[in-house]
Amino acid sequence: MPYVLALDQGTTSSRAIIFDLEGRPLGLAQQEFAQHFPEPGWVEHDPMEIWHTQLQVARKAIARAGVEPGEIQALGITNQRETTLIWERTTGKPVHRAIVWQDRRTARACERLKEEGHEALFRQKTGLVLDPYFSGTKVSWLLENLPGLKERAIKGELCFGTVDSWLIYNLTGGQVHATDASNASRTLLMNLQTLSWDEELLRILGVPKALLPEIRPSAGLFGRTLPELLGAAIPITGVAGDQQAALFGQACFSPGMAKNTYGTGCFLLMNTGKAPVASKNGLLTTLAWQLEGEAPEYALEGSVFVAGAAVQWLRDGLGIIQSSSEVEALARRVESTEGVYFVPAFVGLGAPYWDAYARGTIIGLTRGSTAAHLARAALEAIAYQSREVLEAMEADAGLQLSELRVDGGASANELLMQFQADLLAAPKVIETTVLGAAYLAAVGAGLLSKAEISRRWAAGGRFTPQMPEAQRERLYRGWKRAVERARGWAEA
Ligand SMILES: Nc1ncnc2c1ncn2[C@@H]1O[C@H](COP(=O)(O)OP(=O)(O)O)[C@@H](O)[C@H]1O
Ligand SMILES: O=P(O)(O)OC[C@H](O)CO
Repeated sequence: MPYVLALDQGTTSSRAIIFDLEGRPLGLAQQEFAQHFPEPGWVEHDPMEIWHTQLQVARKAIARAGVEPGEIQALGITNQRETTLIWERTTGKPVHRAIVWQDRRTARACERLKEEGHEALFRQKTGLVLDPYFSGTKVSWLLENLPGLKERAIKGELCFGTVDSWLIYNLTGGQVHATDASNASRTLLMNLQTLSWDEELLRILGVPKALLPEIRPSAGLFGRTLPELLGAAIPITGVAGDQQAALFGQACFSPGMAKNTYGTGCFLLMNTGKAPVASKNGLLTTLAWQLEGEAPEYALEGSVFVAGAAVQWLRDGLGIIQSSSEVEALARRVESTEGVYFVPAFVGLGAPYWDAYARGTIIGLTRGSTAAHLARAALEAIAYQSREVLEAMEADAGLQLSELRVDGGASANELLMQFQADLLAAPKVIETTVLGAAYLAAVGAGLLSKAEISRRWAAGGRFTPQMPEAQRERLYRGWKRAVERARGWAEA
């Protein structure tokens, strides 16, 4: 019986799951790791902790599934995207902590690039906007701020990678320095049409080509794991950014199909088919996946930086809950937020605003406000932000979504899912699990086809709207006013 091992390296935890070819999970392990906030607006991870937690959970998942490592015929990797690492090519030693996608340290650098008139060029070539979110300016920051790094990069002594590359490098014992096109499409360095590194953009950002990984299709052989790591030389056959992998796992294979993933952030992606569609409403154009021997497929994306992370902040920053799942019971203690809005712009606002200087705002507090109102406002904020990006997407695509497939850690929250269905009015919200990395790896190993994956897709739950329209629109107008108060705050 062939099995697939999926590694899901997320912003807050490393996960590993063994699946059978029916998409059934047989063994799972997950481990949270440390978030470092060295300065306001900066977010870092320890690369070695990423690697060690990922390796440990992989071993645990194999043991829990009770399968022989030799029976695992494909390994898929999916990962938090944009997070930027540089390490020594020969020793594998990281030169710095990973700069996480949420990190804002390059806000000024992005502004300078805009002032120099580069914005339209980056938008046209990469489908992205000039925001600190993406890897490109993070790479430049490392090269400019660590002594001697640029010279070493030019000489080819160093490797840049997003988390997928870092894991591939370590899993193959330093043999392979590669990334997939979906991850590369998030760097500001890849041309979305040619799927290759763009010399002009590299020159503007001062990034030497010798630093960059090879770009490969998302499904296909990347290399084999060192046998001593997982007990067998397992072929790595699927690699994609976590949001693209979720789109794949949700079997959104036709243009117009969309999913929203509620994790640390919220990421709404819609398949737009074989040609990239430019957004007029503040969304990103991104590569969905490239399967070996097939034309690449593209997506429109609305990226919301803080979703479940707001719940984490209630837990770790305020201490009003002990675990993320407790937020639902706390929020249910009140019927509404009674006018309290919480705009969790801790790291600025992503789509559709792209405001690196917005900051978290809680507004509408009265003497009657309690932790329960705040908990409810945090959950509602996740749904409001998702509505904003959905509206932008429908405007760009010129269609109305008939349903939205959802997944991610916070989609387990029924209060949130019901409020989301209420707020979106028409679309029904359906829940299922992410299998994308496993499915990509299975496709890459020739074990499954897209048609077989579509047949396996099943809804885990369904939420239909219940809120009266007048109430829905009144609440949403309040949210828009709250966002205006949060915008531009840190600029001064
Ligand atoms: N029941 C819940 N209600 C709301 N948020 C939750 C719940 N369970 C988990 N979360 C949030 O979801 C996020 C974890 O989801 P996950 O998909 O694992 O994210 P990531 O891949 O970004 O690490 C955390 O930010 C956590 O606070
Ligand atoms: O870690 P997640 O699941 O919140 O995903 C992070 C995204 O990939 C960032 O772009």
